[in-house]
Amino acid sequence: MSLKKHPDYREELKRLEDTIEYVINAISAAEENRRRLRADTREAYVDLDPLDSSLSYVRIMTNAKFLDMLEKNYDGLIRSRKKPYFSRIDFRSDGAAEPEKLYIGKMSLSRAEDDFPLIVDWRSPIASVYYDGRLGHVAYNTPAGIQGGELQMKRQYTINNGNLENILDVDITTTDTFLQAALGENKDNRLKDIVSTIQAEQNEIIRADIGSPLIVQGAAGSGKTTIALHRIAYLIYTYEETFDPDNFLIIAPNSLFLNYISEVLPELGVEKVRQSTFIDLAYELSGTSYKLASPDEKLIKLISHSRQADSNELELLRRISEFKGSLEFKGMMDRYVASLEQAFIPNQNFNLEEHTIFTADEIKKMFLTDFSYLPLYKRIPEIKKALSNKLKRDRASIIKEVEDYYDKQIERLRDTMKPSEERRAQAVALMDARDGKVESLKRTAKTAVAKYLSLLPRQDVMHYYRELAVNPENFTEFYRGVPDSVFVSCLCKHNLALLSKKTIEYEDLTALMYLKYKVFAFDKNMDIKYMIIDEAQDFSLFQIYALKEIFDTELFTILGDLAQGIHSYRGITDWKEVVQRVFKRGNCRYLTLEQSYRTTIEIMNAANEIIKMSGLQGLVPAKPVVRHGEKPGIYRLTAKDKMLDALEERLKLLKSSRYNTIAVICKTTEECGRVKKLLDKRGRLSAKQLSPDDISYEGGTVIVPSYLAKGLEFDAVIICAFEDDYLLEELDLKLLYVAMTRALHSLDIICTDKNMALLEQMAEGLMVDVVKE
Ligand SMILES: Nc1ncnc2c1ncn2[C@@H]1O[C@H](COP(=O)(O)OP(=O)(O)OP(=O)(O)O)[C@@H](O)[C@H]1O
Repeated sequence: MSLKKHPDYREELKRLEDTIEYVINAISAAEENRRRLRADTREAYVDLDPLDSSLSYVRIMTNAKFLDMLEKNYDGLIRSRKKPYFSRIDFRSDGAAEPEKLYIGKMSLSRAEDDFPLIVDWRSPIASVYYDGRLGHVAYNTPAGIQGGELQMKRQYTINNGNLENILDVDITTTDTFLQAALGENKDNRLKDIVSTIQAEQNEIIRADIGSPLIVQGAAGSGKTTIALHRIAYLIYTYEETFDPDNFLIIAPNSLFLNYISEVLPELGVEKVRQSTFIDLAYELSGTSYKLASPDEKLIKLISHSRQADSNELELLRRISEFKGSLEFKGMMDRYVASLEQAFIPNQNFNLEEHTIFTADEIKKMFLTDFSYLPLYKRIPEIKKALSNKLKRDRASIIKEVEDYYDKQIERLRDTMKPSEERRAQAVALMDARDGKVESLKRTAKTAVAKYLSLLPRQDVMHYYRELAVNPENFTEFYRGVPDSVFVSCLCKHNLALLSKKTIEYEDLTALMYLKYKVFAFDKNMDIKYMIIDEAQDFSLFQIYALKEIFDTELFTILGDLAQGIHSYRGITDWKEVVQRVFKRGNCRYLTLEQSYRTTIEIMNAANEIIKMSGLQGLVPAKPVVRHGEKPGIYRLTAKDKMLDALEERLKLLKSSRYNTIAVICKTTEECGRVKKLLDKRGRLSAKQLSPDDISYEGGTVIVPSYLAKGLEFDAVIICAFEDDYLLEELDLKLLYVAMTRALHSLDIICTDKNMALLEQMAEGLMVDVVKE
């Protein structure tokens, strides 16, 4: 139906114009308020009385608070001016006579005079029925309990720049045209919000109860990253009183990815949420200055297996990663820290000369019991305080005791000797001895505490880690169970080789962060209350455990896809382990997303076939939303020149069509370099090569290794396998799956017959042989 023929067109147009007018007036009022508050603040500064500044100070602080609130609202108003809402629901609450017409947008706005809701925030409880509810009787959660009612209408609007472009009524038979349109669009270089098309299964995750750690296993393109960001916006809105935005921390795989997601939260009106890569966070918290061996080095070695002669070395590297990511290693560290704790206080009393102020056992008790809630080094100031206080108290009585002792001697002298030169000399000697002793006690008291504390260890985190990680005896002492001595010896040598060069590997970061927390405490308090880990399939159990421990919270949203677990050698192969071993028993919630929104049916079907080939248990194939495109094309060629011709031709075609973002994905960085060099040599097409150091992708054509493309998406993808082989092995299949599922609309593979031999195993008809030579 054309827009103007819609029966409610006039009414809706008027509603939109009225709302926009109200928004514009609200913007002007906010600007006026801002001017007034700023002028008042300037005045308050002028009036600031150096002797009694309390009134002006309160004025300045209050203004700052109002300004802050105003700015937050102001940004939302500016955004709403162009598109105040995207949908409407007509909802009649149980018991009410009439339905309410509620217009849902990215913020809430009520008319000042009568509190009439002009826009209802998408995060408000009632808006949930827009995402969840079919027409008819529905229910939604409110803080006061479940509210039922009748959803009489669901209407969607296309509004651009304040213009009403479409109205669509959603009934039981309508497929989600809005969603189809959103998915069919080309993407630029940043992820976008999806408030108007959130699906019911996604809504459940966004609004899931805050109290339980939430684990989401979601297929490639199922919206995990997007939903994680919407969940944060929802939680901040719903628990405004409990959380500040900077209590949330998002951990993402790399800076490129952080840049890619950087627009979603501001677009949802949320600022100041903390974001970091695990590497940056671990460096900041552990304070180590050791260099990180390239974080992907191990993966690259494993990927390049076909050219690696020594498979034993690869197996060892795999085992080392697995061990360092395990909770067994964490347990070993706990026992190691416990041994440091036991040996921390020397077997020496704290004395003031010959007087014992505290016995060694008493100090040990304080250290091991009274202050046991603190990390070891944080207990030193407490011990210092205790020693100083007791010394201060005892010093006076000790001195008094000494003085009394000598005074008694002198008195006895007087009682037992007649006045004489001899008696006088002895008395003077006693007096001198007394004064000397008192003086000495006073002097010793000044340095006694420092002297005692100097007996305590003073090391840094690297010292302890080194001590633990390079000595095989530690594995006998602290490892529970019988360690494999050959493995332990190789592991210690591996660690020694790294640490001697003042280098660490990715897996050491968790251990260092954990050790720093247990032994020293962190230098700064980040006050993180809620953690969101994206691409969590690449984490180890120890990594998640350590984050939970050090931030002292079970409030987690963990999202990942085991089918994309190219770092699974680090640990997580099954979410059950996280559910059962990391969090409190029975506390975790586990949800899955099977629907994939990114790519076409044709591309998803081909990619699913790759996962089937892996034979990995428990991986559910993704279900694409109904959106068709061309079947992926394969170019099987033998001559390098011809492969390059095909690549150039395909790129030219894709560039001339509507695609904004195109990726040439290779298995390794080396292969990326080769392709880039060949393209540059011909000089007909330019493409930037992305590396792990890149912090942003600005669109256009890029050449990128598969492991770095994880999490990103492109309108068109060309997978190039010029020299690298993809074998029928778990890691290669996962890398290929990741590469294939990055494509939104178009996918091609350019390869030799040999290096993509695994494609022979695919079911017929899923891909098109464009060229076969
Ligand atoms: N409900 C939705 N409406 C519109 N677009 C959606 C919806 N859900 C997801 N998408 C789109 O699907 C694409 C994939 O989303 P996202 O990157 O969040 O998925 P993912 O599960 O994190 O993917 P991967 O694991 O493959 O990296 C994005 O373009 C996103 O905008």
